[in-house]
Amino acid sequence: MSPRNDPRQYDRLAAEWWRPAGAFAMLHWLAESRCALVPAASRPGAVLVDVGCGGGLNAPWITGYRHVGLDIRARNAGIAAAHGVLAVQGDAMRLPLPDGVADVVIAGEILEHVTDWRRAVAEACRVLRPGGTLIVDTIARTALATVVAVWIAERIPGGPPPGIHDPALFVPPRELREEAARHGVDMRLWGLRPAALPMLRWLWRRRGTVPIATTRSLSILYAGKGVKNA
Ligand SMILES: C[S@@+](CC[C@H](N)C(=O)[O-])C[C@H]1O[C@@H](n2cnc3c(N)ncnc32)[C@H](O)[C@@H]1O
Repeated sequence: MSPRNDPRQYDRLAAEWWRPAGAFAMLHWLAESRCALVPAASRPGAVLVDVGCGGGLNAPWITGYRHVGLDIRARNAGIAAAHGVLAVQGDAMRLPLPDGVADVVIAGEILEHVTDWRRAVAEACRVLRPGGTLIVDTIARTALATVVAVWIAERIPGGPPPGIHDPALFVPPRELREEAARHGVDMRLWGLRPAALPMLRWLWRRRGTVPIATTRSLSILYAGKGVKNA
């Protein structure tokens, strides 16, 4: 395991998950924008698998699905469970789920934290049913992303905890698209960025929420969505 990106760090950050202006503030903003990509559930009992669910920040935005969460840290799974997610401890690279069980798989800000993102993508695609939807957001493997997500963001007081990211684990967008396609999911990718003025206001006042805007650049933060071939 890399000395950066040690998932045990999350245990001492447990109280941060649900603090809107805490270390995971941006994850709150991203949760709202990613969950807007979730299609309406097409059947009663439809299953949404939330890989690397953390403290369950997607939960308020998910309706109509059985929201199943997995996280490598039992403590995170426990926090997610307390917020209504059917959460268990589990590894994104070896999902303890049968093939084709999920109508939707979300992998939000997790691929850049696993030691083998290709395996995590393969697993996400394996548990997705044909016609099911994969939704991903992650950090690009570029020098610019290292500057922004590590050198700058991790130094902002109240920002992501120092050492939480390892740039060597960041995910090249084109390779992500190719890997998903190999497993039957054709993805469309787009860039994400916090809206500039609300972000400046937030840095000043530490209150409210910052909308996540889209951009054509895939050089820092990006998202993707695709449907698994029947
Ligand atoms: C940046 S947080 C994102 C949490 C959540 N997806 C969100 O957006 O709020 C990354 C999460 O991935 C989890 N994680 C790291 N490695 C993992 C692995 N191999 N399998 C499952 N979860 C993992 C961490 O414990 C942490 O909760």
